Amino acid sequence: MVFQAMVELYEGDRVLNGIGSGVWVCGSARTKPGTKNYELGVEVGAALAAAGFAVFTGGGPGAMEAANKGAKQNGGVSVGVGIVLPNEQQFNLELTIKFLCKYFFIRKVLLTKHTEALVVLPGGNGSMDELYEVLTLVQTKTIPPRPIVLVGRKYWKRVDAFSRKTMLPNGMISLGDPDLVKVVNTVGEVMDLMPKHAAS
Ligand SMILES: C/C(=C\CNc1ncnc2c1ncn2[C@@H]1O[C@H](COP(=O)(O)O)[C@@H](O)[C@H]1O)CO
Repeated sequence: MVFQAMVELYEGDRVLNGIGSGVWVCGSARTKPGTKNYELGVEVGAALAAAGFAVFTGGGPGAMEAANKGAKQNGGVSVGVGIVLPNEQQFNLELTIKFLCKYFFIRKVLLTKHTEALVVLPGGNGSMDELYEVLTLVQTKTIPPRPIVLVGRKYWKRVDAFSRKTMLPNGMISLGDPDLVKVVNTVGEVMDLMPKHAAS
C-alpha cells in the first residue's frame, strides 16, 4: 500500500504540475442538475474560469460537476481528481484534465498542493472533511494562508456559529481562527476573496 500510494502521489503530481493558478471547489456529490445549488456551482466555476483560475474538483457528480461545467463552458481549465468508489461514476463529463486516485488522502494532498483557495458549496461529510483538512493545515501554519470560503450563509451559518460560539469560548481554537473561514452568499463575494494574480 505504501508503495502504491507513493506512485499515485508522484503520478498525480506529474499530471497536475504546470496547470497554473487553481481553486479547489468542493460540495455535495448529491446536488442535482436544475437545482439552485447546482446553478450556484456552475456560476462559481464560470466566474473562476473568467478570472483565469483552473477549477479543481473531486471530478464526481453534483456540485463538482456543476463547478467543472461552469469552468469548461467558459473556456477554462476544468480539472477532476477523481476517486475509485464502489458503484459510483468516477468522472463527470465536464473535465479537460483528469487524474484518478485510489486513496482519499493522496487525493486531498494533490488537491491542496495544486490549488491556492478552497470554495465550499453546500455539502455533507465529504465536503466537511475537505474543509477541515485545509482549515487545519492553514490553522497550524503547515501550509501558507489561503482563502477558505463557504458559499451559502443559510446553509453554513451553524458551522460558523459552532466555531465562534462553542470552540472559541471553550478554548479549543484561538481568537483569529474563526476568521480563517469566510461565509458568503454570492458569486461576487466569492470572487472578491480570491487571490488577485490568476490572470497575470
Ligand atoms: C454519493 C454520490 C456519489 C459519490 N461520488 C463521489 N465522487 C467523487 N467525489 C466524491 C464523491 N462523494 C464524495 N466525494 C468527495 O467528497 C466531497 C463531497 O462529499 P459530500 O459528502 O457529498 O459533501 C466532494 O468534494 C468529493 O471530493 C451520489 O451520486
